[in-house]
Amino acid sequence: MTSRIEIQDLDFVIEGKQVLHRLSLSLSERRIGVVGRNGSGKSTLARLVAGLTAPTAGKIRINGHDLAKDRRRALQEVGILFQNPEHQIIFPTVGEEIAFGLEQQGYGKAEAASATASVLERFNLGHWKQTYVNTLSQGQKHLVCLMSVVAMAPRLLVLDEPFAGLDIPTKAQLNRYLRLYQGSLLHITHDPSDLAGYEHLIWLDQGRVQLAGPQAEVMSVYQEAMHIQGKADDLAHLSG
Ligand SMILES: Nc1ncnc2c1ncn2[C@@H]1O[C@H](COP(=O)(O)OP(=O)(O)OP(=O)(O)O)[C@@H](O)[C@H]1O
Repeated sequence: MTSRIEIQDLDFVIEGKQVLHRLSLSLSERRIGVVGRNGSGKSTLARLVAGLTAPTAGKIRINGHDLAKDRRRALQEVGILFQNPEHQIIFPTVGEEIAFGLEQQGYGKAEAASATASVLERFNLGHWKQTYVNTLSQGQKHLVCLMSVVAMAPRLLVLDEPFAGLDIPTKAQLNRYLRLYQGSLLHITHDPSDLAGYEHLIWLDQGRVQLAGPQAEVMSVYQEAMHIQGKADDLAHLSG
């Protein structure tokens, strides 16, 4: 069940700043990584793919749909996991948080409750149903967000640095789960090891695609370039 992401001549401008320039991509791989320096436009791309924002110009279609115009459809097609769980969680308890997304998708209360129970069981966290989210650690809140999106079973899961601040076992646990995820993943990360085994990689630089293609090939060119830029930054810093 792979997803098709079609982007044509997409521009995105916010507060007078052009963040993405004439982006064109046609993607149907199941595992896609996105890398690039801070501010290169990765999170902006994630929000556009999820239909949370509309392009200034150009076109974006996910499985043929314009998700910015069809929120109901967007909930079926794409789930997004943000870097900061505080931006995602709105309900006091874990159970309510997970059930909410399902109700948004059209589940009745009873159906949503049973699907919530089953996702909690899948993660061996049945006892979290009544737990107050504000009593959980940052990593545990991440897990709540992940459970909420996977419960909705979107065809495409967009991950915007989902492992920031997670301890090694929690990250390993999330990674194991994501490896088994049946749908497509679009995964933004600064850590190349998160993308081991991925098929495709997009390298964004200053709002443009610098390079895109098979993951291993693009990654080695990207890492080499980052290594060189890292050295240059040090020298600039020293000479300043
Ligand atoms: N709401 C906004 N208002 C003004 N500028 C914005 C807004 N959203 C994004 N930008 C600008 O767009 C550029 C790209 O931001 P974006 O968050 O997409 O980058 P990123 O590649 O995800 O960065 P990072 O790796 O640091 O998370 C940045 O220069 C940012 O300041």
